[in-house]
Amino acid sequence: MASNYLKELEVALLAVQRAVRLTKRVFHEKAKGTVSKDDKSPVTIGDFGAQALIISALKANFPHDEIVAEEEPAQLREDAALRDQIWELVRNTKLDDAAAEGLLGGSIPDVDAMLDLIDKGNSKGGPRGRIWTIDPIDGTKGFLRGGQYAVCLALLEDGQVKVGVLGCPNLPVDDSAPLTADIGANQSDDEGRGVLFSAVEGQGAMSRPLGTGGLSEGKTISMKPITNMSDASFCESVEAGHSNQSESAQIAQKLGITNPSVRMDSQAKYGSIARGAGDIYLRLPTSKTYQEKIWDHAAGDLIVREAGGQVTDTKGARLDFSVGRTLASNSGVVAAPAVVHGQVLDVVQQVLGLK
Ligand SMILES: Nc1ncnc2c1ncn2[C@@H]1O[C@H](COP(=O)(O)OS(=O)(=O)O)[C@@H](OP(=O)(O)O)[C@H]1O
Ligand SMILES: [Mg+2]
Ligand SMILES: [Mg+2]
Ligand SMILES: [Mg+2]
Repeated sequence: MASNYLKELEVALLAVQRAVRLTKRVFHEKAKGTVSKDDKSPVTIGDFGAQALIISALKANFPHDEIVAEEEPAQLREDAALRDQIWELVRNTKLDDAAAEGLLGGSIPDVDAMLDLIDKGNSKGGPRGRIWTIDPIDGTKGFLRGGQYAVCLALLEDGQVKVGVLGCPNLPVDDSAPLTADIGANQSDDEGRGVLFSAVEGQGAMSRPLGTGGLSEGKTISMKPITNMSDASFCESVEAGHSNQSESAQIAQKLGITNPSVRMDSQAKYGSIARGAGDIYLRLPTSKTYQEKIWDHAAGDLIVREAGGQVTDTKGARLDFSVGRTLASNSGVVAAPAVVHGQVLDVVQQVLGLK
């Protein structure tokens, strides 16, 4: 019998809520314990700590499920100082609500157990069974810049996204607040900021205030109907190396869009268009070799589709989460309200020379 994923959703929301408590502590620190990975991208004590806490909650509730998570503990096994900083954060981060905290399982016993948990995110992924995918901090560069970032968790079953949760600490709580990349002049003031987006396949998409212990009531969200393409705006990556910005400018022009693109880091882009604060998310490949990672897209893909959107790659194919840790069979992302997706894709393909 088909499950309605109630328990999965609750655990995922609480696990993300708790992980965000940890990342916010690091966000407000000057020194974020940043190290460079083999691919030269940054990772911080916040990424590692959030991954440990989320995997701990998943293993306590769903011990047989597999996990594909972004970070690996190798660097920490060689760096005692970094490892101890993370452990300090992990053992001191709890939800305010004891019942909610209890649902996430007991405390992690020691620093070695924490490293082992981080390592449990090493599944190869694939087309069968239940696989959770975690991006403990998506938009790490934005996190370091003081911008948008997201804590991302999704459940795949036989390659299909069933549950998706995005914790976006720096987006406004208000679904109708105008879309800006800026998080406000006073970055130490969290007033009015922090939202949890979620979706379950076939059950719609929701948003609720992020909070710090237990879940408040969610509200159904939906994409903004575009009646006139010239009023629409694009939501894009900040990093020019992550999405081709000159091609997107040509696409905007062909569609008659004159509003400047809103550039923000992370899957906050998917959440923002899902609640109608933005309209269209484009991610145009900058290299033939880079493969998008499943943890960068799974939760956002479901949240946008459940809010009335369509998400494909630039070839028009649905994102395929069943081929491993990457979206090896896809190229880029085009996410838009379902009624105009075809029109947007058509122009994307003209500009990219795909038709
Ligand atoms: N070359 C290239 N092309 C496309 N995407 C890349 C590339 N390199 C990295 N990444 C991934 O981009 C993730 C962040 O994406 P964003 O859309 O948030 O980009 S931005 O940096 O904030 O502008 C980022 O996720 P995190 O590492 O979780 O921050 C990376 O997985
Ligand atoms: Mg990411
Ligand atoms: Mg990340
Ligand atoms: Mg990263």
